[in-house]
Amino acid sequence: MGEYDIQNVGVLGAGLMGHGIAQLLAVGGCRVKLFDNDPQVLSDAPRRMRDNLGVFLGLGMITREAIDEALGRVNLASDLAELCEGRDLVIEAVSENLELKRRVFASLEELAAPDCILASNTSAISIGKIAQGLARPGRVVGAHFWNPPHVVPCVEVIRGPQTEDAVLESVYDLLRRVGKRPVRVQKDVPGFVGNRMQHALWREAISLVEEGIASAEDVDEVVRYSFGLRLAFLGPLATADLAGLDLTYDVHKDLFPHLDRSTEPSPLLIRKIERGELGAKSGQGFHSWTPEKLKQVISRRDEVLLKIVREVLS
Ligand SMILES: NC(=O)c1ccc[n+]([C@@H]2O[C@H](COP(=O)([O-])OP(=O)(O)OC[C@H]3O[C@@H](n4cnc5c(N)ncnc54)[C@H](O)[C@@H]3O)[C@@H](O)[C@H]2O)c1
Repeated sequence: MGEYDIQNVGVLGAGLMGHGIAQLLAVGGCRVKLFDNDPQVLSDAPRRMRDNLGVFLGLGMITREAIDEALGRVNLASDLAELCEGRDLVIEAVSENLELKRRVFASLEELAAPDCILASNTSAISIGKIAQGLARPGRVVGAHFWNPPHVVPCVEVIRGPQTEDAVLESVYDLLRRVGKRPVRVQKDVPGFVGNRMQHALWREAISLVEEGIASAEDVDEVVRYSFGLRLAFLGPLATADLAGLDLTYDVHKDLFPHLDRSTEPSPLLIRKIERGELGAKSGQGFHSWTPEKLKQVISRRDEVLLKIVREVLS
């Protein structure tokens, strides 16, 4: 068990991740303060949270009263000092830039109470680098939520080189208490656990398209309608156990020499970027997108994910 009793949380950054993190903590019973240095983003956050919670309401996963109570536990701070006041934990969710995060953590160290835990939601920056130069790097920990954070249960709690045990365990305990499925990542490695596996899959998927083995549509279909369905219930290692480790060994022996092992981004990806094909935001990536299609896919994604989450966590 962690030694810190975390009830009052600050969330720094109210963008895509920050507003969702604030929301899930408030629903879980924490008193939350939220701050963003973009006043428009900050003032829009309560509406975004209410919209998100409307999907939960539609699926019978929360009541109207619980939504009002949860949103009543969220306060918008007018600056960083106000955000830090009286907090047991501050979760940083500002833009992904090391210099920015270092500056922000230096300010948090000055403004937050000495025993306030400081967590970063970074996707890829080393926790050790973020904590470098701080007087007490032991209170810095990674808390990598997945998008959308109020829907996806997993949070990777990452031990930086100097993270104290009680800090890691207290954040882990808090996340369990608010209904998340945290895991401990014991080494501060690039990509932590989830993104290492996810991008190993993306590298192979892009390579299959580049080699003309299957179209982008068909590669995505294979994942969605075969092993992707199973992954929400059985992880890859449990699946290997069911298949038999001897069979797994035989497959790896024959297959590994043929898999993409490149250490650079794919030339196909680079060509697409050079052509301005940046994905949904530019209308073309591996698939074609319109603003309507994007909106529909995101709203359907969240609804389907929530139904899966409800089933898997029941
Ligand atoms: N988007 C994802 O899928 C995802 C998933 C997991 C983790 N993350 C990580 O979460 C963090 C935030 O990502 P996001 O997608 O929410 O980005 P975002 O751009 O939507 O939000 C970042 C917010 O930080 C604010 N900000 C920047 N500097 C600030 C400062 N000094 N003080 C206060 N606010 C400041 C910006 O105004 C912006 O609203 C990043 O580190 C990112 O890598 C993102």
